[in-house]
Amino acid sequence: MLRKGMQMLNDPFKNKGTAFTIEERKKYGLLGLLPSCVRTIEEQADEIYRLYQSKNSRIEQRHLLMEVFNTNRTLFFYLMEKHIAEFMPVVYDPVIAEAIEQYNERYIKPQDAAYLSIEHPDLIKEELTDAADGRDIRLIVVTDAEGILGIGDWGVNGVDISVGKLMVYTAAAGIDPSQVLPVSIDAGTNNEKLLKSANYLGNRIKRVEGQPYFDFIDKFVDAVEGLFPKSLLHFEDFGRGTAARILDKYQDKILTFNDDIQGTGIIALAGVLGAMNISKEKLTDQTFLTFGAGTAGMGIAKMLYDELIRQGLTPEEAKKHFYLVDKQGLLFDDTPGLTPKQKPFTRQRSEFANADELTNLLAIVKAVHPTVMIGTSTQPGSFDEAVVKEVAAHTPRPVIFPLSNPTKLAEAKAADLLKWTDGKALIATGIPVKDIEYNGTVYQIGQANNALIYPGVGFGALAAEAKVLNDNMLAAAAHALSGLVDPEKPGAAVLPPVSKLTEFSKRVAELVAESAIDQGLAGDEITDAKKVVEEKIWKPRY
Ligand SMILES: NC(=O)c1ccc[n+]([C@@H]2O[C@H](COP(=O)([O-])OP(=O)(O)OC[C@H]3O[C@@H](n4cnc5c(N)ncnc54)[C@H](O)[C@@H]3O)[C@@H](O)[C@H]2O)c1
Ligand SMILES: O=C(O)C[C@H](O)C(=O)O
Ligand SMILES: [Mn+2]
Repeated sequence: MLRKGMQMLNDPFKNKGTAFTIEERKKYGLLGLLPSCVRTIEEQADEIYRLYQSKNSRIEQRHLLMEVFNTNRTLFFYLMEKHIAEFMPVVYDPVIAEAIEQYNERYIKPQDAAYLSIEHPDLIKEELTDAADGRDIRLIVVTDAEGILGIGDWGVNGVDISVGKLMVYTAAAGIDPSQVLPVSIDAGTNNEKLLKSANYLGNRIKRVEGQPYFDFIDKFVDAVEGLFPKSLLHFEDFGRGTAARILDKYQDKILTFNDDIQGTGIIALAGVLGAMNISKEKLTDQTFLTFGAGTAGMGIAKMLYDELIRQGLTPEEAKKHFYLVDKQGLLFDDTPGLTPKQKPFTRQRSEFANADELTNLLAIVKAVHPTVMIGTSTQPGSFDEAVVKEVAAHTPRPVIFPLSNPTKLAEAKAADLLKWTDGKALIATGIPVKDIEYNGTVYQIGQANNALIYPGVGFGALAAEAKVLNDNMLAAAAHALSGLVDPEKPGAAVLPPVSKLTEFSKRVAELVAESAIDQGLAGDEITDAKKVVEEKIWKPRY
């Protein structure tokens, strides 16, 4: 057994480090375990921030912040509160991608996550119970890491994405960090580099697929429902062949959410609505081209489609607004290898005289004239000058969102898009981009990353004790961000800035909670959305 004082210092949910007062040091057996000076949280935060600034790479900065996170959650989130826009790219995307790639080499602590192995379905309950360690878990982010951002299969290294997504939940929306549990499902990996690496910490087996895999997922979901019945189960970075199938199975039965499908869909719709505010065009007049029709691409198409229906189009009319492009080129109803989610949105070859030539993006753009082009393809640079100029030739304010993450995979750089369209493009990117000056105007670039929306969505659903998260609640979230940017300002962004993340996450949470209440899906006692959201916000204070 750890000594009482050591137990306190080793518990990141309770530890205050040098901020323990003399009284507390006496009470918790900490006398002699700390230097004599008692610090305030402000002083501790200032010291860490100075140290942070002295680090000369972002991965080292991340490492420092993770050390704080691992030892003292309150201090970590206090720092996040003060420096949210600066720290987000370091603790989250894009630097998190580097951390995942270097996970084995840099491994020090397991970060209070639950590690489940496909080799031991019989141990799921025990593993979750041990990892929760008696805490009242309300939110789980689980990954099997088959599709980490756009960087592929990273096996157990992917646990960082579960940890990172949960950090953003607390920093943005105020979920109590002691009520969250990151989960890694180690179902093997097809990443040859990991399989061959002496340092790899996960199961050194090929990814388990098919029925045994889905049986494991079912067992996992059952265990979560049994152990943590009031929790929201958030799925992150599963593969194209599993993410939608799992969501479809569970979304009407339990409180669950797929961030890559639904979170990305909401933020992309919010961004397109923001673009419409600026261009003064109608959503129902747009032609959408989705480049990369996988998990995220189809989540986005579905959210845009649902909005067109809400705006009065029939399903047949709405579908005519979409063109999906994937590896095969423009997707037709007879294209081989279509996924179940792609099938309803395919086109017919008879619509085009040159259908068989529509296998590259430039040819497709020439044939289709999209007004909104969204990239979730993991193909860097695919929105090149010729493609972008062709889009801009047929619409006054082309809406172009290169959303693939991390930075190295983006379909285009925002500065190039502005240059190639003479400042006309309405842009959102997956990763944060600094303001860009072009021809005397300063352009702010919106970040269409699901991190801007999922914290509010999840928190709202939890605050309302919602039974499920349904399309109406997602739509409420997509509309929550409108009106936060002045569309008349030259160079205005299509989405509000990350510096306001905490503010607008609260608004998203309130509207999602309200939707649950209005639909009769909230907990019995819950009637006032604003009140329950306010009451449940956790603040990083000692
Ligand atoms: N900004 C955000 O919030 C956000 C959210 C989710 C995903 N993403 C990004 O989107 C990308 C895709 O993620 P996903 O989860 O949908 O992965 P996915 O594997 O499910 O989908 C990627 C799709 O791109 C297709 N593709 C590959 N090469 C192509 C090519 N040359 N031309 C056209 N299509 C091609 C694949 O066949 C697949 O259908 C990733 O980079 C990810 O980081 C961004
Ligand atoms: O993690 C991100 O930055 C967004 C998204 O969930 C992704 O998979 O790229
Ligand atoms: Mn993701």
